[in-house]
Order: sequence, then C-alpha cells, then structure tokens
Amino acid sequence: MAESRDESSLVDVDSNSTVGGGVHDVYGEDRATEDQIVTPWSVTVASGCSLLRDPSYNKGLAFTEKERDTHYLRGLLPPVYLSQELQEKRLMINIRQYEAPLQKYMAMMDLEERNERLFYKLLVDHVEELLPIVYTPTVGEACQKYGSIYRRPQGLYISLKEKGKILEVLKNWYEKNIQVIVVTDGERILGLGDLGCQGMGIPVGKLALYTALGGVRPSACLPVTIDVGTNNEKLLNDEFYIGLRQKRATGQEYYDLLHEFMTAVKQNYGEKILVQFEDFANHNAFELLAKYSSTHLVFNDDIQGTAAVVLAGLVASLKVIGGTLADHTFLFLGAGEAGTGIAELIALEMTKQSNKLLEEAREKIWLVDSKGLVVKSRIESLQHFKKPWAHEHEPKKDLLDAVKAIKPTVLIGTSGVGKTFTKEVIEAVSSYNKKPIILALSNPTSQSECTAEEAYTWSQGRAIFASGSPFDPVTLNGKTFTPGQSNNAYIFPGFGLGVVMSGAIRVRNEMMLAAAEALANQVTQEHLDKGLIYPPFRSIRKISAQIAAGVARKAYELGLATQLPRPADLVAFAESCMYSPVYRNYR
Ligand SMILES: O=C([O-])CC(=O)C(=O)O
Ligand SMILES: [Mg+2]
Repeated sequence: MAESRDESSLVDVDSNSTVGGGVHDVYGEDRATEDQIVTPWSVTVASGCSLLRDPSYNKGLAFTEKERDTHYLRGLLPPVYLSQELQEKRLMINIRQYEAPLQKYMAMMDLEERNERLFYKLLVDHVEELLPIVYTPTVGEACQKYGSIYRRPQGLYISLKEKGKILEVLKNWYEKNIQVIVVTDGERILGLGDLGCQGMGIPVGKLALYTALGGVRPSACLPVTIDVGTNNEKLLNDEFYIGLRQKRATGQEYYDLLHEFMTAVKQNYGEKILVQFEDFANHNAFELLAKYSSTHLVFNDDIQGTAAVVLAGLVASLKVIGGTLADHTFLFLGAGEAGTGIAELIALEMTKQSNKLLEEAREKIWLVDSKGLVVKSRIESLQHFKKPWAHEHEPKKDLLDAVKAIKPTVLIGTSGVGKTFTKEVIEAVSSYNKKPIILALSNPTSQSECTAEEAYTWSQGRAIFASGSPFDPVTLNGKTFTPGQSNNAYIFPGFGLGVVMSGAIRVRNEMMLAAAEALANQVTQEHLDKGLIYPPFRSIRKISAQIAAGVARKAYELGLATQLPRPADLVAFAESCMYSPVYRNYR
C-alpha cells in the first residue's frame, strides 16, 4: 500500500498492514474496504445518567434548573444547586484533610474521572498547592504503586501484544482530535528507574499540566505508555503489576514497535500532532529524538524541556551575579539526557550572545558521570552523547575532586541519584564563589542531589538554589530563603501551546531558546530580590502565554508555522486559545 508516497508516507510500517489512509484521509476510513477494520464511532447528545457519568460534561450539583429539565436530570440529583466556586471550596477542604500525599493524588484522580472541569478549576486556582500532588514528587510514588491504586486506564497502553495493530489501537481512543501526545516507555521514570507500564502516571500528569498550565484542551491530550516489558524484578514479582510480565525487549524488536507507533501516530493524526518523549532511558532517548525529529513534530522533554528551563534560570540569575554566560564555568553531575541537553542549549545560547564558536563555548562546560570527570582520555569508551564534552584534563575520579579542579561557578545535578551534593562539595563550590549557583534537578524529592536547607546551610546562605522538585522556604539565622523550582513544567505547557496554535510542523532548537528567553523575561527584580530565579507558578498561565507567543513567533520566522495568516498579537492569540475550566452553559 501507499506505494508511491514520499517521506511523509504514513503506512510503511508493515506492508501487510490492513489499514491505511489516503492523502486527506485522517482516520483511514476512506481507504477501508470490506476486509479492513474501522472503529464505528458516533456523536450523540449526552443526557440523564450518561451526562452525569461523562467527566467532560458533568457539572455535579452545578446543573441549573433549566439544564435539569432539558437534559433529563430531574430526580437524578438532590435538589440543591451548588456553584462551581462552592464545589471547589468543598473539594479543597476534603483534599486538605488527607494527610498522605498519595491519598490527595487519588482524590484528585477520582475528581478528574468524575468532573474534569472541576479538576482543572482546582488545579488552576491552587497550582502551587496541587502541583506537588498531581506532579513531582507525588506522581513518582503513584507510579511506584500504580498497580495497587489502579482504577481506570487514563491513557493508551501499547504493548508488544499490539504489534501490527497500533493504528487500530489509536482509533480505539475515545477522542479523535488529538493535538499532543506524551509518550513514555517507563524505563527511566524521574530518578526512580524502570517502572515499566506503571510509568503511565507520568504522561497523565504531564498532560494534566498541558491543560492546567498551558491551556491545551484536555480532549486534545493523549497519554501513551509503550510497554515492552520491564527489568524491574520487584514489579515482575508484584502480583498487582499492570504490565507485561517479561524482560524488556531491546534492539530491532524495540525499534520496530516504536517505529510502528510513530508511523501510526502521523497517519492517524496528521503532520501537526506534537509528540513529547518522556522518561525514556538514555540509550534510547537520543536515538529516538534524532531519528524522528526530521519527520515528526517531536521533542524530548528531559533533554530539551529541562534544558530550556535551566537556561532561563541561568539567564535570570546573571542579573544578580553579573557577567555573561561565557564568563561562567559549568559543572554537571550526570551526563545523560538532562545534563547533555542543558549543556548543549547553554553552549548554543553562548554562541548566540558572543560570536563564540560552538566548540569554544562547550569548553566552558564540564560533565561528571559515574566514572568521574568526562575527559579526552576517556573518549573511546564514552557514549556518543558525552563525547562533545570530553575536554583535555587529567582524570578526576569523583565530583569533589572535579569541583576542586574545575572550580565551577554553576553546579548542576542531573544524575537521578540523591544526596550526591555533599557538605564537602557544597563547601568547596562556596569557598571561591560569592554566590554559587546550585541546581539540584533530579526528581522526585528523594533523588534530589541535596535539599534546599542543605544548600543554604552549607553555603552559609550564599547559594542561589533551585531544585527539580519543590522545597519549602528555609529560615536560617532569621533570614528566609525561598528556593525556586527548576522543572520543565515551566516550559512544556507553554511550548506545546505555541506549537499547536501556530500549527508548527517541526521543533527546532531555536524554538527552545525562544521558550527559555520568554521564561527568563518573566523574572522581575522583585523575584530576584527574594532569591528566586523563576517567577512563581501562581502566574504560570500568563507565563505560558508569553512562552507560547515566543515559540510561535520563532516557528513563523522559520517558516514552520501553518496557521496562516500569522496573528498580529501572538500573546493575545495565545490567551484566546487557552482552555478555561469554568463550566459552560448547556442548551
Ligand atoms: O517530571 C519531572 O518532574 C521532571 C522530569 O521530566 C523528570 O524528572 O524526568
Ligand atoms: Mg521527565
């Protein structure tokens, strides 16, 4: 089939595949003949019980008298009318009564399943309180226990059993107009390692943020988990594990399944579907990104999203400590996706600011991995993504030795291993820096390289500190320090909105730089005076609109945007595109 189509040929996964789509045949239905399988789907007006059970339309006790008449709800609800505001107040009281974060998580997930708009109303209005529940750190614990707390699928599960049928699986999903997919294979969930199929919590959480923080409609978001097995023995022996009970498929088998998925996605949803790769292991993440970035609208959040948020924080902190990026020396603990991704974006921005060559810019950036400082003499045995960072230097066996030798002004932890910024390490960076920048980015909180309290205490209150997972403010000798949260949650929701609203067909690093610059521009002197290098999440929807506008502007400049003509005021356009969780009135 599709014998003579070009690169955008969408159906070459398997030449025996029985389903296909013509040029404009988004759902493959025109091509379907008698022996081909299609999903019969229909549109009906929800009423009565089915309306109450439909989370996208249910309003609980907020149905008006008129709606109760016209939608056959009489008697199905108690007589009272409760406004959305009162419902919100009641639910926040309930959620605050749970002590364990996981209970709060489950209460939130139940709410999402019952009443989607109310779920998003809570999340939007109480973002700082609820982000640590639906996102890191609690989502990490939820993934670890996902089998035990499992209630409903929440996203699409594509396992090796679905090989050869992935297009049909996509058609099984109940929403048709998908704009954003977040996909994981569960192999490196936060810093928690291989959680197999239970990684589903991550795409679900990320997409909840696309809606709450970035305003992408919930019906346009599709969480996907690819299950090729797990090497996590504990899960394999867990009677409640929800995934395939086998070791991970690798090599050709793995890449074939991923290729079938990527092909089916484009076939089913077209060119403008945004695919966010999330929490893949290093050994697949770089390869998948390189392979699909020329044919699909894709980015890797752990490589590129994290890079943009860190770059934004660094650009903002330069306003406090002075100098340009090129005046600083960067040392990373962790040379995987986040470490090398951030390093590359910093180097790119340096070349933009200072006419340096990329090679020269890279010389200011050093990485430490599990074998010590990444240096030239190790080049033969280094994975390819580390090679650009192997500079001339004598070997150093660990982080402390590397800090003493390199004397970084900026120390960044991206190794996924907790407690690695020890007292000695932080004292060492603080010994020659007036204001060391210390970023402990690994998630969840248990994997953070150090706590906020440790960073402030061991640097005698001089560190500019931010972390991947949130920490409470710390009071030291009567002075209160508020740590920032350097998490890609600042970037991907607004980035996604910008891509979707401009109809961009590819992601370029320049668009990531634009996102980082837009975020950095939202940091005011007032924030910096408080030691914050990011604006508070409280204003995230405004920030996301700015990021979206910056990303869209760049997409138009690069000729990658298809939403034409270009709206004159991109910020206003972004705001007008954003989903609001306020209840709608029904006819
Ligand atoms: O999910 C988060 O909080 C940030 C992230 O991408 C990761 O740690 O893998
Ligand atoms: Mg991630």
